[in-house]
Amino acid sequence: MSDREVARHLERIQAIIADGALAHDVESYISDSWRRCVAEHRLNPSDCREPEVLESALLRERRQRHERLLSLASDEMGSLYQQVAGSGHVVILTDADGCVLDYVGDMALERQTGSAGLLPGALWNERVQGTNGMGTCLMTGKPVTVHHDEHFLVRNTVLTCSAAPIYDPEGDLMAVLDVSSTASVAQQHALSLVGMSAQLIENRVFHCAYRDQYLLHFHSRPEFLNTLGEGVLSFDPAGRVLGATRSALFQLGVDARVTLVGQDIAEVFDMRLADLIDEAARLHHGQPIPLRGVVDGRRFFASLKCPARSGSHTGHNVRAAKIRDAGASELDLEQLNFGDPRMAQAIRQAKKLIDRDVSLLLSGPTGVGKGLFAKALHGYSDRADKPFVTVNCAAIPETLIESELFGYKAGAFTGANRQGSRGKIVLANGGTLFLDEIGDMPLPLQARLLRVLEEREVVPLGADTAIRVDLNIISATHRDLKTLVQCGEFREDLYYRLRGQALILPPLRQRTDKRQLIEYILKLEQAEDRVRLEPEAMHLLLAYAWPGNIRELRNTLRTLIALCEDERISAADLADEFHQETGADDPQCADTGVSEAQNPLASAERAVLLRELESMRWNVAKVARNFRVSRNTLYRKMRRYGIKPPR
Ligand SMILES: Nc1ncnc2c1ncn2[C@@H]1O[C@H](COP(=O)(O)OP(=O)(O)OP(=O)(O)O)[C@@H](O)[C@H]1O
Repeated sequence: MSDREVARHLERIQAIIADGALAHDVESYISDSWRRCVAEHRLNPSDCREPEVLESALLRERRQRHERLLSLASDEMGSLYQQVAGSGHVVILTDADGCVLDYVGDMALERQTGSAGLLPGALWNERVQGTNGMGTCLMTGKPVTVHHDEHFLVRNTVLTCSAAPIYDPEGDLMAVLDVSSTASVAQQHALSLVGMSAQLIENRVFHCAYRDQYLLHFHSRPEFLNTLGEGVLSFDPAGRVLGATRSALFQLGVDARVTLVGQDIAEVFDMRLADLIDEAARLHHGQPIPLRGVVDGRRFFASLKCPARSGSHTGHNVRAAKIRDAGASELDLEQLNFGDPRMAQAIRQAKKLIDRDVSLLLSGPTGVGKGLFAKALHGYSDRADKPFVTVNCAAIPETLIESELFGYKAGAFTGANRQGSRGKIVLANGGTLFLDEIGDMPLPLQARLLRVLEEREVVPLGADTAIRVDLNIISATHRDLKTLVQCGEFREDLYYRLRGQALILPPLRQRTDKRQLIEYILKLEQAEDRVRLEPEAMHLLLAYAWPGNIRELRNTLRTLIALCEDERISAADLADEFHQETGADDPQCADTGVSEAQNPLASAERAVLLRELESMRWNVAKVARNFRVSRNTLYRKMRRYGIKPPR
């Protein structure tokens, strides 16, 4: 800001604070916040002190405290970032004090925003940073957007922030999800996207908190079960309500959680718990249970999820009552197929082999749903009520993979946890170990993994006795493992050990059930089933090459829904790449991401990446560390931009 602009900024704030009549110039949450900044926080708009940042030990301690939230939010943050990426944004998660716990950054923007204080450990509550997206969202408990000169402190006016609250299962504000960018970048739909992502994270936290309890998913219309709009109630084996999601309160027309918590489920719906359980077992899998609200007799449709341990207690088959999680994170195997013959074959084979001690290798390009498939397969298997443990071989730094997988004994090395660690293989004992991005497993560890698979025992680091394990192994890769074997980058013996049977998931552009999938995901991404695709828009979506597959499809539809103003998505609403010759059937075109190359921001990112990779002599792990992204993400970007290491 120039001196003149600064002076004008100060004058405007003073005028609006002094004269309530002028306050219509800005939203009331902005003028209220400015008042707090002056009267309560005693801040000066031109204060240019460095932002407060916690020391690394304190930040580590906070991150540990919020470990579960961080792991539940990480996918959603990545996904949100992909939707706003390319236009210079960072996605940030803060705790209830406004401390930045995690962020996914736009490489080109990182330096600029870093200087604005958008760093892990930085405090963004209003007391320290004045009016800003995260701090003002924490104060109001509501989603807010704060545009550049709506920030109180001059030094923050370079930013535009959209932030939404995340509430814990007790209804207390636990975190804020925020998208920030430099002010010149338009962010019209960011608030809707942030709001939806925050809601998804909140739902995940709820499910995680009550995973050992009964969960009743319900909506007044059956097709909205398993979408963001469904309500979820958790209750104990006596039928007493323990918790309710925000959508549940909305669906039931209840203002506060306390009204519901402690009530018997039969006081909320016209059915006792025992009858609900019988009904879930009696109905055909996937068929919703019809219910009525006790207070107003409104009709609802529901599905019941029983705690894993309840199988013997209630005497009914838990698998029959298993339902899908909102956001498709726990789809049933059959729900992954909408008629495509290759998907149908993969599902058929997987079902036959999963309980036969055959290792399955899922292959297919990024975003086709390998992770979802593995999880659904575990849910189908005899081990469904045992752990499903994912190891992302590309996302764990090489130095940590060994302890992460095999665990370590107490005091095995300096810096190790005092109690030792069990390692993911032991954690998966009895259940399924999912080795994602197995093609990125470092060679020395491949030998150790092979030994575990052959001998079915693990020796944790620093220990001398082995622990016996019994598990199903599913691995996945987007890389051609056979070629890696030929280049000496992957052990042949491990390849054959993991590939008991290879299951190939087709790229989206080749699926024959694309239309059904698009329609399904359009519903999945809406709280209300209002938004429709016009035929021409559907035609363009069907013709597009989808280099990012279902992940890209979900992100695209989510963005279109958020932007949609009249409940119809027309061809004109689609971005330029959908109107170009897509070469949908030309795999070459899809794999190199031709449309990316025409986007100036994408080509700038490509150039930055290439320069960094060259200067680091193509050490992908190092470059990923420098950019604070996972190797997985970096590989994805390289593939998207057609960047290949020199031979
Ligand atoms: N059938 C489906 N219905 C709804 N969403 C789906 C479906 N299949 C995949 N998705 C969504 O697409 C995204 C990508 O899925 P997933 O992570 O399983 O793909 P992947 O092939 O493992 O990708 P990568 O190789 O990049 O890890 C996720 O958000 C997932 O929820």
